[in-house]
Amino acid sequence: MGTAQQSVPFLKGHGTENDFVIIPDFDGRLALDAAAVARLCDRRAGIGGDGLLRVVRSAAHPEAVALADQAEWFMDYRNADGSVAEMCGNGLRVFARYLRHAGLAKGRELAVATRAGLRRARFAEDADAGPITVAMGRARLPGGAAASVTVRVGELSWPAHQVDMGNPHAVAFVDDLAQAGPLLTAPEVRPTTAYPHGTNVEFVVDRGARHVALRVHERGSGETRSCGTGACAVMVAAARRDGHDPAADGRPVSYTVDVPGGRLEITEAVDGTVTMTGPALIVAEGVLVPELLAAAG
Ligand SMILES: N[C@@H](CCC[C@H](N)C(=O)O)C(=O)O
Repeated sequence: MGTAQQSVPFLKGHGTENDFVIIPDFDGRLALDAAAVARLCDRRAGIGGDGLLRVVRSAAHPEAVALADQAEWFMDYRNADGSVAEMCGNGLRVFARYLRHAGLAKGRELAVATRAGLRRARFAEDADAGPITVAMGRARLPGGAAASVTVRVGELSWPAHQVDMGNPHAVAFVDDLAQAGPLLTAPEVRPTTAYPHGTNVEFVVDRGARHVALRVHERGSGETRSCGTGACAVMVAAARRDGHDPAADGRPVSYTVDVPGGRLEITEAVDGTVTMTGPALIVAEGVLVPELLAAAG
């Protein structure tokens, strides 16, 4: 262990067990390349996480400076392999919890800049520990409401729905979540042209009326215990399958979405906005040794 030349604080948090390394870097000074992120997210040699949330002032980040007058903070999200993703729903709740924990979010409402645009978080009455509701924007269905792609795992394949929640998803309704197997590698999705930048894949079963459960294989992170954008994509795909379309029906629709790490409540409003409510916890705080950030050698 080397001598700390630079003290870099970190926190660890999760939302329905989708876990994140949180790096406060308010002025965007850290050189956080893909290799450094992968080292930090490594569960044996690093802190461990499904992804990383860098907390940067919007004004200090070129990808967020245009939103600086609407949101003080930019959620710079990275997957565990170091790749950049547009959006992270569980991460957004954890990001909001961090800002509250750090005394940087005072009211009940908070705007956050993300690569997918401006997003809003709302704290419960118990703002320090209660569930957090995040407005996730509108779902886009690039292939229409019908299944437009195919997901394959081994010998099994399913028709799947393309849903964009700022980031890409392929949603397959299956008979049994075990059919997806151990999910140690990414499911095959065809045609590959449907997802030029890769995709997250959700496997979904019904649990009851407007109640589903999922497993997810995340682009850049592997199978995780939860995916917020994935749960929202699943909710919209299930709603359309079940004949609900709030814009056409003139009333919102809500689903309960169970994930391996917990439960999320998701609503699609008449204007198409999808909101997701779920837990977000900070579980640890510490200081990084500089070797984790800088490559050895
Ligand atoms: N776990 C996240 C999604 C993170 C990004 C995803 N792996 C991607 O590459 O698009 C969530 O809670 O939404």
